Amino acid sequence: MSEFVIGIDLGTSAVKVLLVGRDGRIAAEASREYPLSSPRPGWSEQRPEDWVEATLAALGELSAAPGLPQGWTVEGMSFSGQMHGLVLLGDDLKPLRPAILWNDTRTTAQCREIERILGTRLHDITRNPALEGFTLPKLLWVREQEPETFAQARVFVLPKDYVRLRLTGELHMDLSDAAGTLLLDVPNRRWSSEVLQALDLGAELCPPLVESTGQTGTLLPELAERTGLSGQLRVYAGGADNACGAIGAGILQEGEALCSIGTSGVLLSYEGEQDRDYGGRVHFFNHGAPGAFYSMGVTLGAGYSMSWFKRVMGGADYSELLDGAGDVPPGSGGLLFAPYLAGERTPYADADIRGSFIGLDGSHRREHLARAVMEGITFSLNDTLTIYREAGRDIRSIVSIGGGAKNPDWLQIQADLFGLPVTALENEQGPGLGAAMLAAAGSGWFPDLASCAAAFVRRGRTYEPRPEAAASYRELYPLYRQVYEATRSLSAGLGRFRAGLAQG
Ligand SMILES: Nc1ncnc2c1ncn2[C@@H]1O[C@H](COP(=O)(O)OP(=O)(O)O)[C@@H](O)[C@H]1O
Ligand SMILES: O=C(CO)[C@@H](O)[C@H](O)COP(=O)(O)O
Repeated sequence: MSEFVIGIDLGTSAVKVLLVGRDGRIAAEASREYPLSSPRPGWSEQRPEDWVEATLAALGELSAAPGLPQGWTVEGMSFSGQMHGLVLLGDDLKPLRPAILWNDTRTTAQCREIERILGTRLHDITRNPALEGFTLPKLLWVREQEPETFAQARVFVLPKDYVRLRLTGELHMDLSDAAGTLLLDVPNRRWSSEVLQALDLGAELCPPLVESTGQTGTLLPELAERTGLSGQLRVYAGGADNACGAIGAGILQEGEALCSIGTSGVLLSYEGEQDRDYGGRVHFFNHGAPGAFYSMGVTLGAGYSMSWFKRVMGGADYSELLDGAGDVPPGSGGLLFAPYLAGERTPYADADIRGSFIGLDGSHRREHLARAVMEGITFSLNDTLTIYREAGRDIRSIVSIGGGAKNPDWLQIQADLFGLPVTALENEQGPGLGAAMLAAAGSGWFPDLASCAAAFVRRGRTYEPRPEAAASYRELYPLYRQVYEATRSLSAGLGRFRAGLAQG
């Protein structure tokens, strides 16, 4: 009998589902895209119903995949989800408005209000600063700007929790995702009554908390029939996409770090101790591995900048777009790119800063620009590595996943620029594999996630830093660091001219 688990990765642009065997091999996969709407500059919304329909369609395709063995069964299913998005539900547990996503930056005023009211207690309790992307400021925005909607709100959930609710009929949120709401007492792993009371929010707005490997019901019979999956299919809570990315890359002990380039980019470090303090300069969240934590810095426009570059260059595929960029020496012929196309989070927490190419020369060709985009995104991730180094954190190697790991030249740039060995995964599946691992551990296939990782995660080639290139990047990085301050007031001055832009 062939047994599988399913990992569902509810991303920003698409949902991807994986059918994974006991040996960690992918037997089938399917995905469905959904739209993102930006009714005003800086706003970013999606329809929760689109996630549900896309997930069901992808699951239907998965179960009908050709070549699956006779008598195959699914032991469990779990989720990875884009973080922070506010899904506000009424009494009937239906969404009251479109979800406000992680990359929506409308809530600067609410962040300042949270800081004013909570002061240093915010960091003491939640271990994080008030940032536009997090969920709490979005809740306050709806209360202020759409009071009739807020008055009908019974509870809020995060994107993957809503899909799970619709698949099982059960309401839950896992700790790793709850950590990104700014309402969780992160070290003590419970909703913070102090934060809720200070902001005059009712505790009933927060759903019941569970571990990422906790069972959260079974697939509803009518959906089992619709998707071709068995009824009684056990569903496990799942985790935040970055926690699942870490699990899927085997980042499960001290000293291990991850570079993940999706729409956003993340540099993440496993944290075994709850007390490690970076003074709020990086995020500090609960891991999907019970009792553990991770810290990370976020580049808002990582893969997003690369997709933008591909679009403006006429939509060639990535291999064509980046062809020849590996032959351009570090520094891209005197060209710097700052990837602040959607504002920035780490290290600047600035929703208004915008991107730039600095140093354009008449001799630059497409491959110089392409390399500068890869370098600029990597410089921004290096800002987080610099915070770790300044805090005395000893990071010795990095596992790289996501779009940035699909291109060997980009992997070499990462190794040279970080000055560390960078390892790619064989047949990398991103956070979806982490979600499948949560289902595998939840189902009892393995005693813990580390033993599951030993069976599922296959590390591939390691790129070593080349001394000469690394020396060039050490010289270039202080120049990149100047770009933010040098373009800040320019970005602010240009702000009102962006107001009428149709959003990409
Ligand atoms: N072959 C490639 N080379 C370079 N960048 C790529 C490649 N493929 C995808 N990308 C970039 O990586 C990102 C892919 O991220 P993905 O993990 O699919 O996104 P998300 O989960 O955020 O929706 C895209 O934004 C794209 O710009
Ligand atoms: O906001 C964050 C993390 O704090 C993002 O990482 C989101 O969780 C969405 O990620 P991707 O769509 O880039 O995977």
